[in-house]
Amino acid sequence: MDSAVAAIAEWMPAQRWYGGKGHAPRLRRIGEWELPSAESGVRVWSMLLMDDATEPPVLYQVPVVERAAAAPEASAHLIAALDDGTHLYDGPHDAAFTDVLLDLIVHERRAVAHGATAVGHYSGAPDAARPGPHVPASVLGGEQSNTSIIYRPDGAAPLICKVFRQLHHGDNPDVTLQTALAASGSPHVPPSVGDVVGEWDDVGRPDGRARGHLAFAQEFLPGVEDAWRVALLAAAGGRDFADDARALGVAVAEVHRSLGGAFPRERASAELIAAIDEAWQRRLTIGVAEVPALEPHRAAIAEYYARATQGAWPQLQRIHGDLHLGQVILSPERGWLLLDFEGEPMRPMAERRRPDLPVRDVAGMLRSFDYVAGATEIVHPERAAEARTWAASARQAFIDGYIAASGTDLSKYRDLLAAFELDKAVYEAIYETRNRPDWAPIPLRAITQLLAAGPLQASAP
Ligand SMILES: Nc1ncnc2c1ncn2[C@@H]1O[C@H](COP(=O)(O)OP(=O)(O)O)[C@@H](O)[C@H]1O
Ligand SMILES: O=P(O)(O)O[C@H]1O[C@H](CO)[C@@H](O[C@H]2O[C@H](CO)[C@@H](O)[C@H](O)[C@H]2O)[C@H](O)[C@H]1O
Repeated sequence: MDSAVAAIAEWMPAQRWYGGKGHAPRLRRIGEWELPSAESGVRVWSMLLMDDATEPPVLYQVPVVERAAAAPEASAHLIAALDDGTHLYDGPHDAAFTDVLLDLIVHERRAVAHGATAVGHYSGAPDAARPGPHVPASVLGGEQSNTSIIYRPDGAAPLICKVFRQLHHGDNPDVTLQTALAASGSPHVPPSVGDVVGEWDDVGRPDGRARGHLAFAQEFLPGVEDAWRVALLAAAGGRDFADDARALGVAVAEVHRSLGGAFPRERASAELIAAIDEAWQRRLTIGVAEVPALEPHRAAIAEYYARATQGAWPQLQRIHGDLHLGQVILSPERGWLLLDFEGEPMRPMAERRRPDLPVRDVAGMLRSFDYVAGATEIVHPERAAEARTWAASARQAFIDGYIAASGTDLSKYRDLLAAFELDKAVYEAIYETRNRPDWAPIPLRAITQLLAAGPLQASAP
């Protein structure tokens, strides 16, 4: 292993986007792409590193700025000082990287390839003024699976560029779905600006090369908090959320309609139903192995899945795939916008790209209202009853808004909705056990309640 890769392997486990928590990374260099920097003594490149410590192995993108001498002002983002005197910095925090990344996208440039390629595409309005060569940039704070850079060009709307950390062969739905929605005129996603597509060696592919998205840029709406935080404050302060939840139900229905028009729909064939059932079962098996408290519920959950496979199924189509309050924002001027169409990070990418059932998104949001109640209760146990009432009202209003705008009779699909709510809660139980064990009781209690409500009442819309 060369010294840069060894240094990155030591630095990586502390990064939020590193998915192999509990493992020491075992990194293999797959390739890198380089962008010419105007600064002397500076190299800007993005490394593609395979982590073989997890099963399956995961391919990470790690942009770095290599400087011949230390840059004291950037010391907080130093990855390592190497024996040969060069210093490696975390690219998204360094203007040498952020400037050339934006330039790559807005001027549709091609990076210098060292085993991996990168090509920029511009999808913004053709007549829009493109940002200049130096734009103030900063990394979006908070806990994220990817790294997002906010650009604030002088006199123009700010932009956000998400650098994907885990790479996959094939289109990333975050890019394709949002770009298609924006192009169709949907008011429920921020306008797209562009993306970066890469290519790298992959022995598992027929032609030995994989292709996928490396980054995605869109307009950034400043000063708007994600709805998870807004909803938590509303629940804690006893502020009713029903009107906002109803409008959110309408927005989700409209996004489903736009996606249904922009991408092919599919009939729910026996094969597709079997594939979804298999994904439910697979997740349940992982859940029982990782979360012992799920074992007593295994058989009852499996019964719900069996019942759902036999009931009514609507057509399949593209959906958001990981809808929860942390993925939506309410802009005072533009209403509800949906973000982050990448799908559930723990689900294989090939599955996330397939047509799916819109009720998966409905179930995700319903679970999120319950999460607000659960999280409120953890912090303010004395407000438990109010928080539950708050969540029940938000839930009903969201369903009402969704039904009104979609025309879908959700009661026809209540077994399916119940199965997706259970499946999401199982996912959350795994996610929380891995990342925030104190929160595991939130989905575990929901599972008990969904099962206790009985098959037909579990999700009564
Ligand atoms: N276009 C945008 N405008 C305003 N805020 C945004 C925008 N895109 C993302 N955000 C904020 O960044 C957070 C993380 O973005 P997200 O796309 O969910 O990233 P990740 O894939 O890393 O989870 C969102 O919850 C939202 O608060
Ligand atoms: O990183 P992502 O945004 O793709 O989503 C993952 O992390 C989420 C937690 O940040 C997790 O969502 C769960 O917690 C949310 C509040 O923090 C809550 O609104 C969601 O309903 C709940 O599922 C999500 O499941 C996971 O994929």
